[in-house]
Amino acid sequence: MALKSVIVLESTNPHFGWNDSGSKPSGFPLNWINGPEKVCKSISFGGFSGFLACRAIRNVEDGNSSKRSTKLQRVIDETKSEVSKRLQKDSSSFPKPLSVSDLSSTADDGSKVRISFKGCPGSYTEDAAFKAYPKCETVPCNEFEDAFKAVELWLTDKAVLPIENSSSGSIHRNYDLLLRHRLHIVGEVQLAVNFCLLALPGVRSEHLKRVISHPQALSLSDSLLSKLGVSRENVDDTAVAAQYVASNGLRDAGVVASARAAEIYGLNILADGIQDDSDNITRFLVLARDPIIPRTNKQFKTSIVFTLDEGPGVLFKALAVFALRGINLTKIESRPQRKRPLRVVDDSNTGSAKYFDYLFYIDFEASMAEPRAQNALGHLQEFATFLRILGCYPMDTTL
Ligand SMILES: O=C(O)C(=O)C[C@]1(C(=O)O)C=C[C@@H](O)C=C1
Repeated sequence: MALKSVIVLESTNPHFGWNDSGSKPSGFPLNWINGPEKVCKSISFGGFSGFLACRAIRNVEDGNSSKRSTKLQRVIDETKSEVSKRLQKDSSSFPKPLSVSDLSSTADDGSKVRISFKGCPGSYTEDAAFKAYPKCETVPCNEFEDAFKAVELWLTDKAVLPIENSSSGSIHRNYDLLLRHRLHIVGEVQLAVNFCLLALPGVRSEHLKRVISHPQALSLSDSLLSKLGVSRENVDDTAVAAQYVASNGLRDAGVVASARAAEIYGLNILADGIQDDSDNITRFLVLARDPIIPRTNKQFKTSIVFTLDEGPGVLFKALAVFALRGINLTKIESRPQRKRPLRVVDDSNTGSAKYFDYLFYIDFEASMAEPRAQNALGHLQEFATFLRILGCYPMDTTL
């Protein structure tokens, strides 16, 4: 009779029907739980069932098993005692165990960190990287996707990317990339974005026929650009525009970019703070290959993505899991499921109805080290058709 291994998955949440005997895991996601025969790590961030803990791997025998179990148990006990004796003897030659502080190889100022970002030196995204890690080494990339890949291929340690702006809203492409890649959100940066009008030395604003920049920077500086009566030309990022005007000696073209870009590319600042909304804030995410350990000693945020079945009130029910536990939501975003855009629902009276199928992204103000957050996700997991934790990270409370 063959031995079968069964992985028993149980929720860390006692309220939702799973067996909760024995030691309940405390600090998701770093639970290491002793099962009868093995120690197994909890399924962590990035896994579909983020908050499920692998409680035990049991041996299941077909048919009459009690004699065999006793014998098996004796062999296990003898082996354990043998291993334990050997461990005690050899322990002096072991390397020092790793501690949490050993795992963070980066200094506080980020002097050892390499950060990939989309754009050129002098862009606002690079500003965000410097805000998070003042002495980091930045690695410019052509596309957002390249910044993700650089981390995945160990060319850089982290990536920084813009995710939303207070005036123009979400950067949808980056929500889609978060799902397509397996990086973890380990931080956020809120940056007050101050747009400047730049030009070559000696050029005055009345000489300008066109202004070049990132489309968002052009549209958020609409009042001044309309007053100047210039045409607008889009490029991929604000610093690329500054580099282009400087390197081609364009005297009829201005640029909307940062004061740092002016300094790097030798341009003059013709006007400062030209954004229509004086409070123009962009929120950036910091991504890494590994998640960070959620804590409760400072304010943490958690980002998730999930899908739901069709039906009245399903989103209401999903949001209620947070409301019921007093957890504040800071962001909700929905994106179409690109690979499965339409859901066909059979309706006998009217034929087959077709609905768009959505992914829901939510940020909430709680750490995964808090039971209320674990319980909320345990509850959501009961009816979500897909759930992934994108990251749990300290909130940026400075501006
Ligand atoms: O163009 C830049 O400088 C960027 O860093 C990109 C970006 C963006 O993509 O949203 C970042 C922040 C600013 O609000 C405008 C543009």
